[in-house]
Amino acid sequence: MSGVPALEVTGAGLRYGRTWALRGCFASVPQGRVAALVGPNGAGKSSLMRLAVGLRRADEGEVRVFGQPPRGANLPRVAFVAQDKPLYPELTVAETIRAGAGLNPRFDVQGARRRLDDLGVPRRKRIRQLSGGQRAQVAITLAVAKRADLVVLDEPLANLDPLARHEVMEGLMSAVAERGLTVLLSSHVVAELAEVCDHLILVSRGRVQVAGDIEELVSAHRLLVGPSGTTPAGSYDVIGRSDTERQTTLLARVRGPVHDPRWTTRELSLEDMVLGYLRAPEAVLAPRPVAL
Ligand SMILES: Nc1ncnc2c1ncn2[C@@H]1O[C@H](COP(=O)(O)OP(=O)(O)OP(=O)(O)O)[C@@H](O)[C@H]1O
Repeated sequence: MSGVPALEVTGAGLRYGRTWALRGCFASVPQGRVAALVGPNGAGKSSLMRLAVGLRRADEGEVRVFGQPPRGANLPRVAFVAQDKPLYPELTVAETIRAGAGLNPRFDVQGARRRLDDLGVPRRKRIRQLSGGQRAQVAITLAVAKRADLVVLDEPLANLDPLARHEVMEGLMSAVAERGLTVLLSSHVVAELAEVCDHLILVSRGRVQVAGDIEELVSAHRLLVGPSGTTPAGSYDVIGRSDTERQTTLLARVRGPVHDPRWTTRELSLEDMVLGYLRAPEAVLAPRPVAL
């Protein structure tokens, strides 16, 4: 079954009342990947997560998790950590773990305790006494201990300082390595995602604008810099451009070599690529169904 994507979104749309929050979205996340879900405020990231975890059903198209709709018997395979990391503030960490175990017979109590001990989260403390980073670690630990195969995290790094962000990501990566999880996490901190994520879903204005393997996506793009008023020879699509009096910079998806002695070609970072697409909302690079 490993060929079945952990998450497959096929032409999916979601509306609140009469207003569509998502329309015609396509994306596919293979199993074992750590996928970054990025996009501006209000783009539709949380809505896409709600579809993935079965909190909402698609109003058009289809969403499948490990080949099945995210409901019924398939639902225990998915864990969701909402943006506000809902935990009971008056419970201690130890009581929180026991409560998790009471709610879910598959809950890995020993694993959860070990994980929090390794992360230095004191089990005797009440949730309200923990730092934001420690609370995030507890919430993620509960999700992992559910023995879910797909863990969906809505902005796990929000409100955390850089060190706490790093520790949360490290904790998450150790869980991925131990359990072979697939992770879908939304974030606004694109530069930090490049270290840990290998898959990208960029949502913008209610649709998936870019989706795919990060390495493949980044290596397919270049910054081309040359004299203004000229165009380099070669095979590429221009995603965005910026001009000064003397030079033009193109963000391009290259399809072959770009040969022009007056132009230099630079590799770009994930953040450069994401920003380039966000500035060019009409440029779409996401999987689409093969025409029947
Ligand atoms: N419960 C709701 N009822 C009505 N409209 C909603 C609801 N939830 C979200 N929306 C709308 O749907 C659109 C997408 O919102 P969503 O929360 O999915 O975006 P987001 O990308 O997660 O944003 P952010 O980065 O700010 O969290 C927005 O226009 C938002 O106002």
